[in-house]
Amino acid sequence: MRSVHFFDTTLRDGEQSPGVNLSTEEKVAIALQLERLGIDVIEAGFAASSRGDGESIRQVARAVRTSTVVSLARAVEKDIDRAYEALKDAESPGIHVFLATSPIHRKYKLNMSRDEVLDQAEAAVRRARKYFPWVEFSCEDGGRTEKDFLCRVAERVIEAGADVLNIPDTVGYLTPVEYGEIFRYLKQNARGIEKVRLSAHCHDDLGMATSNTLAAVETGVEQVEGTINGIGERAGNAALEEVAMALATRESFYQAAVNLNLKEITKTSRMVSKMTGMFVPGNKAVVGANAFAHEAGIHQDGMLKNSATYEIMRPETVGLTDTRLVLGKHSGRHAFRDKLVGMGYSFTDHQLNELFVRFKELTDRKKTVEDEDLVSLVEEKWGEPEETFALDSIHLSYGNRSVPAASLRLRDTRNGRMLEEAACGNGSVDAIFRAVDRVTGEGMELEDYKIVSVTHGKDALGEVYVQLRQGEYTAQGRGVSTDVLEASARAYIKAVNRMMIRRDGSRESRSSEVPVGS
Ligand SMILES: CC(=O)SCCNC(=O)CCNC(=O)[C@H](O)C(C)(C)COP(=O)(O)OP(=O)(O)OC[C@H]1O[C@@H](n2cnc3c(N)ncnc32)[C@H](O)[C@@H]1OP(=O)(O)O
Ligand SMILES: CC(C)C(=O)C(=O)O
Ligand SMILES: [Mg+2]
Repeated sequence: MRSVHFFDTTLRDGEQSPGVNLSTEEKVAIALQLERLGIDVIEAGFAASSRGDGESIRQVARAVRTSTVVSLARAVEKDIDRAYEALKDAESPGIHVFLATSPIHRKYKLNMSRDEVLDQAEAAVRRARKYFPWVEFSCEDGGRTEKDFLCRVAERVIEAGADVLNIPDTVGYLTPVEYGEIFRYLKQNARGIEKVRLSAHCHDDLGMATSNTLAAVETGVEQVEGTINGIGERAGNAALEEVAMALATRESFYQAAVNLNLKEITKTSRMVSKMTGMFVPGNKAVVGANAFAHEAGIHQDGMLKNSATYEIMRPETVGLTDTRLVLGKHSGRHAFRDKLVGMGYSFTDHQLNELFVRFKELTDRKKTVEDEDLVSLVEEKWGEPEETFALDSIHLSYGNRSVPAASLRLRDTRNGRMLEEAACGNGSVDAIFRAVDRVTGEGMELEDYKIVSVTHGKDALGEVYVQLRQGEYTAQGRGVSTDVLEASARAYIKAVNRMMIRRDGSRESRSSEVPVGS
């Protein structure tokens, strides 16, 4: 089976996204990750664009070992020379020379005749050939170029020594059928076309970049260009992770092998998102947070019975650990039971039905249901476990030049005695937690701590969630107050009370119908 080569331009076309400006260190880090992903050609920048970009290309080329590193260059001597300066010490250097060929660009942008374009393209490739072992030529706005003229350009640059001929749909205008047709036409009508590797470069202005790229592969094109997460000029480029997963998932249809380390996809996407500040929408194919999440009850039921019912790719393939069954408004009993059992609860069918009714009521008020909501749901249904310790009062001392201290008074409900203790900490919350540990005599390990604002405004209610561990036991607690420090104390004390019940069992007769907690 033939292989498809991957040309990544995240560091050049991707960086053309408005607002994105990558430092040399960031470019090197992304390039090394692209190399781990198995990208064949990394376009590291446009050397003539600035001294800084030239330096970034030089550093990327020094760091990268296996991928070919290229610079973009206009079809002018100065740009080609600058690219050579940046890449002359590279392990595997290349150059990507471009010149627009469409009538609109020739007339309004370049002010050049067809013959002038042909001559300049040929001269540029000849010069590039002298310096570089790998030369790609792109017919900018090739998608809107007369097909017969594209053939003439192709013949001239092939004659001059180009290794790769790229036909970009620069403005994302074409449909998949039209784009595929260009490559078929070239293959039938351009002399010497079999000597070059053909390449597809698509933009997403009409949301067709991935489809157009795949249409090109169907015609036999051997190289695809694009960016991670589809970032790039205007609406962006073809998203390489989408192209790769489409080819891999539908290999028998495309009859083309993808030699990428697909497991690196998620990591690469997250790194690019973080470094460019371009967030990936939740519903983005392959790398969106919801790409492998299932919310609807009927889907979740199918997934639990056999994941092939609703999953065409396994999350592990792209480096994710698991599929997510998200509990929400549309979930059903199968997923609900599966989740609670996973959290260590067990119950009868009757209990499950009762809980499920309360769960559905909750989902009418809350978009997604977190683990702590489920803990509350189960424990509220069968009554909050009796408190061993109840908060009576809290006093805090804080100054930006002093160590924060907390003093607490708790009531021990077993004998009604008031217990008082104080502690210092690394911050007020830490001081509070230490003081609680002293009063209760319990040693707890804080596993998770979250503050969420429940309402808005200066007097917003703050909700604190803590998860504690004591040996093999875990317990969660929630506290709500207009003061997050008081909410923290309440959450922690609640978790301590629950932990004691989980560990020691109930003080009084806990009913046998109470589900067994984790
Ligand atoms: C489709 C694409 O993505 S193409 C890549 C686009 N990327 C970029 O433009 C980012 C980097 N660009 C830059 O830093 C700057 O544009 C530079 C340094 C390259 C050039 O800056 P300037 O010299 O000030 O020119 P400016 O960008 O304003 O205009 C472009 C000039 O190049 C010419 N030009 C455009 N494309 C090409 C080409 N492929 N080959 C030769 N000349 C070209 C234009 O006709 C124009 O020439 P003119 O000054 O004679 O009218
Ligand atoms: C430089 C070229 C290949 C380009 O990015 C485009 O035409 O979209
Ligand atoms: Mg482009």
